[in-house]
Amino acid sequence: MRGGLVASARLLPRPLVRWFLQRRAQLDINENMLGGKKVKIIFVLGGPGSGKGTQCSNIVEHFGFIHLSAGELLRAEINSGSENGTMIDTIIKEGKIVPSEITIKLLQEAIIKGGNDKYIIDGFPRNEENRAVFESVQLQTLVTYFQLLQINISPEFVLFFDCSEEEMERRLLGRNQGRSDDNIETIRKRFKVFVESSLPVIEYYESKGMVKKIDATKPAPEVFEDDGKRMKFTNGIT
Ligand SMILES: Nc1ncnc2c1ncn2[C@@H]1O[C@H](COP(=O)(O)OP(=O)(O)OP(=O)(O)O)[C@@H](O)[C@H]1O
Ligand SMILES: O=c1ccn([C@@H]2O[C@H](COP(=O)(O)O)[C@@H](O)[C@H]2O)c(=O)[nH]1
Ligand SMILES: [Mg+2]
Repeated sequence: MRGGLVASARLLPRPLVRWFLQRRAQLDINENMLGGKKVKIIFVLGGPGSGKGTQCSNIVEHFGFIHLSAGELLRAEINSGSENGTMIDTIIKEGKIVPSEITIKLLQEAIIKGGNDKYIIDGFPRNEENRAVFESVQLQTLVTYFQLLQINISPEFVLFFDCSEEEMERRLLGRNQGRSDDNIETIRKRFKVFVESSLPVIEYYESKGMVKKIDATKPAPEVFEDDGKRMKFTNGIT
């Protein structure tokens, strides 16, 4: 689409092209804007099996967010038969982290397709590189023929689902959803990757005062009771 846009721009009168470029520069100033609305993003982080997906469903139901699970997007990419599918499949079975550009492209496409202004992103960023690249890469979306928005996306805050490994392991072994990584070997590898690579991301956001810690060891309805209340009190995003 962008190639077509550049080709068409050559046929336009110069003052119009100048106006378009000025307009684009103005729009660049408004960070996090999608279709004129500020895009609000919450990251949901926590160990494997801490209940992120379960509670995100509640958040969607009660607060109208679009839920994007990075893991689900990657699994959909495998099932779509994409050229990266085999590589992603191998990485997931090893409990490792998929290269940032792949996951970020999938998330950006889903954000644009979603057309909403409130997203809850679950299971991402998985490491410091994921975080830095996601926050630095500009999301481009064509709002109208003359409005190409450049969006820098950063989260409003981060929900951290804190749960013991013992409880997470018990949940994952009982999940029974046919996931290739829900076996004891991969689960142990995922715990190690979480501690080594994902906890530093949570610590980074903590140092910026952006983390809301949730006690995720409790039964699911109780977690939502607390989580729900915290959500209502947080940044006015309801
Ligand atoms: N608070 C809870 N108490 C007991 N079981 C729970 C709780 N929350 C979720 N579960 C169950 O634990 C399993 C894992 O939950 P869920 O899929 O939501 O975790 P997750 O954090 O998204 O995991 P992953 O990172 O592997 O995707 C599911 O079978 C779910 O029903
Ligand atoms: O940003 C991401 C998210 C996920 N992965 C890989 O997918 C699996 C499963 O993710 P869940 O969030 O548990 O569904 C994870 O272990 C990683 O291998 C990723 O690489 N990057
Ligand atoms: Mg999940």
